[in-house]
Amino acid sequence: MATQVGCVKSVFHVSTNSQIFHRESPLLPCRIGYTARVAHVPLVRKVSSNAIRVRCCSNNGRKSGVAVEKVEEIENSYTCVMKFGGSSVANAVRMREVANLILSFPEERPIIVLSAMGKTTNRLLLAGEKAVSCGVTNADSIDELSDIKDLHLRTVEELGVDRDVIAKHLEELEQLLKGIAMMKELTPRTQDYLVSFGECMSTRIFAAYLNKIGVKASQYDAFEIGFITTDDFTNADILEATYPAVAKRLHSDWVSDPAIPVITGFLGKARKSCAVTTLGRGGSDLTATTIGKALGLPEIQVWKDVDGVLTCDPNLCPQAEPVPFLTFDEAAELAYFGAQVLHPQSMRPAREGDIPVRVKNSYNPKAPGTLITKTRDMSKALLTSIVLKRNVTMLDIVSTRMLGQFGFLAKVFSIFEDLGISVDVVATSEVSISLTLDPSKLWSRELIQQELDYVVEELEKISVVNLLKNRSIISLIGNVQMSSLILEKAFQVLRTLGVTVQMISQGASKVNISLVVNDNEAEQCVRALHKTFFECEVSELENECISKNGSVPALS
Ligand SMILES: Nc1ncnc2c1ncn2[C@@H]1O[C@H](COP(=O)(O)OP(=O)(O)O)[C@@H](O)[C@H]1O
Ligand SMILES: N[C@@H](CC(=O)OP(=O)(O)O)C(=O)O
Repeated sequence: MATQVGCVKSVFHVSTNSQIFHRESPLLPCRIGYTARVAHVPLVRKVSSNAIRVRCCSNNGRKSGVAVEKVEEIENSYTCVMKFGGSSVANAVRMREVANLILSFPEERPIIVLSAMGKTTNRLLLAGEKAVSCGVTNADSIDELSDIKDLHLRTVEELGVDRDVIAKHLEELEQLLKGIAMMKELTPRTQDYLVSFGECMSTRIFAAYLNKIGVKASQYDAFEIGFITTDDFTNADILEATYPAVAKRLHSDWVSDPAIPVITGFLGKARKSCAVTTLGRGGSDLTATTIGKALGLPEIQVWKDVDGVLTCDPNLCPQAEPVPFLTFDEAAELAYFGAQVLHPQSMRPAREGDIPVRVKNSYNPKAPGTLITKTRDMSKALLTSIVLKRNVTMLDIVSTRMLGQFGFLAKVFSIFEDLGISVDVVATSEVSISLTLDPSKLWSRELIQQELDYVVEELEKISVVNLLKNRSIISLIGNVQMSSLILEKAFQVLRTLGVTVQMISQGASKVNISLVVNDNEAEQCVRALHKTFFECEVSELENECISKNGSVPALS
């Protein structure tokens, strides 16, 4: 029998002969306190008292529907995820303020994700590097280890929680540094284990403090509750199995014993080796959005030390202003092209789950922050933000015409694929390609030259290669429908500065125009561009152009 289900976004019809494939667990905690048991086990997205949204396929591959067997009320579940970064929980005072902030939203039942306190991750990395060469007897007196111990012990003392919550971790950390000193090496796997101490300790302290002030909280290590990743230490990817596992664990714990979960950001468990992994620097944002998607929460909040996503890095342009609204695509592009404020992969789960992300300032909670959603009104938008990625390597590759044009492109990109190197910006002509390499892949200093030499050697078999170091990518994130106006204004600025643009790319991304310039000119360019786009009045002509949404004014 065909069943019609009223959905949040659309209506699905199920016919008797459509086969629905199993996508995820049949039982998932849902948006506002309901559980759906679904007859054909599709992916349940969100449920309200009278509506359900599901994703499923019929056997001919087209979207079909689902028969809902039963929708039953369950006990309260969570309402949002709140992630606090290192700057938000840098010391005891900050932890107290964050606790008060959480309590100032009594209507919320949040899941809390925390980063390591302050600069702890950097200190752990430095301590590990020093341990490699300092000798076993000196490992316990590495400055960074003392700083970490001081900070964490001072914090537990000032918050009045039992130092036992972190005593074992501090002891183990010292042993680990001695081990690294003994082995005289720090593998990526050990490095991930080493930095995990930061998040493991901050969450233990904070959960203990919440309990002390009478707010029931439970600490969780992400690698123990289902965050399954690839084995790519220092930059692991979250695997699909994470979503149902995390949802199931957090949901069932809430049902059996309701408490605010305080979860380590940034960490996971490698699928093959079962070792602790990290998600890349700033990875707690990704932890938060993953939890948001897993539980189908109505909102993901990311609390930082700035009033939201800004029009530029405030360290570069102190006049940078918060951007009130962004799309997932804009935020992802901005993060990918180097804005430190968000982890590059963090928008993916939010986009897939269609869950709004709010970027807020824990130092200034009243500021509205930035709301990131699937779509927004672009009719008045020109430029949203300017992002700078420094120290980029650029390659100019000119075909020696031994291959046809299509063979040439394929061969060039297969070389990068074989070496596992990502390419950021690409511009092509019939016989040449200019591209920039993603510096995050070229992580270890020694490897950079080796890898680059090999790339060049391979490319020189089919082309003439010019390797250009010390370049910067300036990304203009905004309404690419207005690209002519954006480019006109940008090039006026660059011409005034006498800067030559070495590559320009406005590709499939509808939100980003990338310009490549010399490193030593880049900061000056960004400041001047920011001034022109964000600190000057918009001219009448531009206003007219913007309101026409896409028409370009004549050159002045
Ligand atoms: N476009 C931008 N908008 C906001 N902040 C930015 C931007 N570009 C760089 N930043 C920097 O990112 C910082 C916030 O990111 P991060 O340090 O990762 O926060 P947290 O540790 O709180 O998660 C800000 O303090 C700011 O210096
Ligand atoms: N502590 C980790 C993970 C993280 O997300 O930190 P933050 O939220 O402070 O950027 C890092 O420093 O990379």
